[in-house]
This record gives sequence, C-alpha cells and structure tokens, in this order.
Amino acid sequence: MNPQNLLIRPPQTQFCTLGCPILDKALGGGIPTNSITELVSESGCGKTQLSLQLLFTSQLPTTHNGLNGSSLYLYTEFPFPYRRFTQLVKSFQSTHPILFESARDPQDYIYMREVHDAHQLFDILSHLSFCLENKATKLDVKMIVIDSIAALFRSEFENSARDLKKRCDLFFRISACLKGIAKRFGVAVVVTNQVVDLMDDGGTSGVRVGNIEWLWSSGRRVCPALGLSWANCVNTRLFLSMCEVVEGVGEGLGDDGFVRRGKRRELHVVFAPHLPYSCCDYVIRKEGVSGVER
Ligand SMILES: Nc1ncnc2c1ncn2[C@@H]1O[C@H](COP(=O)(O)OP(=O)(O)OP(=O)(O)O)[C@@H](O)[C@H]1O
Repeated sequence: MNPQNLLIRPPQTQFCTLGCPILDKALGGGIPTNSITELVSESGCGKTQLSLQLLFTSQLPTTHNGLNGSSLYLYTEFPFPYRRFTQLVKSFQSTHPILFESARDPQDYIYMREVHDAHQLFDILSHLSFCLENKATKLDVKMIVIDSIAALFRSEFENSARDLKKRCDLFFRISACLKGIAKRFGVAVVVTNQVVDLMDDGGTSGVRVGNIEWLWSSGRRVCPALGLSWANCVNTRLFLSMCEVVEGVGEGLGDDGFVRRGKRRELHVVFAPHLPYSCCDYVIRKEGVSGVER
C-alpha cells in the first residue's frame, strides 16, 4: 500500500443492515465491513439483542443489504441466551420467507463459541484467520461478534502498572488480529463493551473521546470500560443509552393518579471514520431491535 494506490483503489467497504431502515439510516447504511465497530452501554440496553440480530442480517444477500455470508458469535458471558436466539430465528424466518423457501435454516450459518479469557480469544482469532484463508474449510464468515470484550479483562488483570501494560499489549494484539481479518476477508467485526460510572473529571477516564462530551445513561455519567488504550483499538464506537420517562398518568391511587413510566432508548454515534454525530431512538422487542422516528 502506498499513497498512489490509496487514491486508485475504490473504497470497498460494504455495510451490513441492522434489519431496520431507521437504524441503518442513522448509521450511514449499517455496520461497516473491514473495521471494528464497538457497541457500548450499561447492562440492559440491548447490546446482546442487537449483536444476535446481526448474526442473521449478515446472512442476507447483498441485494437485501446483507453480507451474504455466515457469522461467528464469540460469547464471554454465560449462559448463552437461547430463548432470545430462538425468538430471533423465528422472527427472521417469517420476515424473509423468500430466502427460506429451500428450507434453509439460518442457524446452520451461525458458528458459536464460548470464550473464557483474553488469551483464548487471541488463539481463536489466530486459528480463524487460518481457517478463513484455507478454502477447504469453506468458512465463509462475514460477521464476527464478540459479546463482550470487557468481561474478558474484568478479573484477569490487577490495577498495577505491570498488569495494565500487559492488558494494553493484549488489546492491541487482539485488535490488530481482528482488523487484519476484517480487512483481508471483508468481514464486519462487532464487539460489545460495558460502561463504568465516572466518578470524577480527572484521569484518562474523564478524557473526551469522540463527539459527545459526556455519556449519560439511567441518569448516571458513564464512560466505556477498558480506558483510552482500548478506545484506540476500535474504528467506530456506538453508545446505547437509556433513561426513564413518564409515559402517562393513569387514574387511581390518590389525587395525582399513578405515573406510568417507560424507558427511552437512544443510539449515539460517539465516533466513526465515515459518520458525523447522529442519534436515533430505538425499542427492543422479541422480534429484535428497531429504530423509532422521533
Ligand atoms: N424478548 C424481548 N422482548 C422485549 N424486550 C426484551 C426482550 N429481550 C430483551 N429485551 C430487553 O432487552 C434488555 C436486555 O437486553 P440485552 O441483554 O441485549 O442488554 P445488554 O446491553 O446486552 O445487557 P448486558 O450487558 O447485561 O448483557 C432487557 O432489559 C429487556 O428490556
């Protein structure tokens, strides 16, 4: 690669639909291939639901904005959510009946593997690279999801300078391996990450990274787990937030009636090489995650 052929080569980034035109529009077409997209949020915002959804939408033909390939789901938190997964299988089959005329089962095109620590993840990715290269294995993976990356690093490393350096070294090795696979094989990589509460403005956790000055969720100021070095390992960061809202006031329970509360969920583009800041409301149903017009 040199500056000349950078100009000559047309950009070949494909986008994988999220299965909802509103979400796709907010993300400039969907999840990009050839790079790492991070979904970051507090627990319960729908990272897993959205990740599972992508395992199916990536199987769609490119005419339906999919990647026409298989997907790999590496999960680090147990147990695997089978009930939600089977709900999504049914929903995906019913919304794409033409694709399943030949009794094609979308589950046959999803590979799953549990991962217990960061070293194991690195070994799996190294082996995957070999399998994708080897035509005999016929492993046509176009979407890799790691749910969640933070869980791998939570307990293994201490807060000492030595361990932080080791941790940082692993971040860069894992992300280099993922980016290598993404670019070589035109794969979209999605990793989920958790947030931690932000207690003060000092230190690297308070450093603004991306479009949004402060990330808020459930009334708390939060920041993505794994710090600044991990922030440099991903290409795109999407933040899912939620807050409680009053949806209406019903009758009963005294003079004021009772307050009906619900959750407002938002997806924000924190940073992305191809996108400005954008924000979109979404809901989670058993059929999956979908955007809602404001
Ligand atoms: N079948 C469903 N119908 C409606 N809502 C659902 C359904 N499944 C999940 N949800 C909603 O999604 C939320 C959990 O989503 P999910 O587990 O994907 O979040 P998460 O961000 O991955 O959380 P964690 O970090 O704990 O894994 C639940 O709180 C619930 O509100």
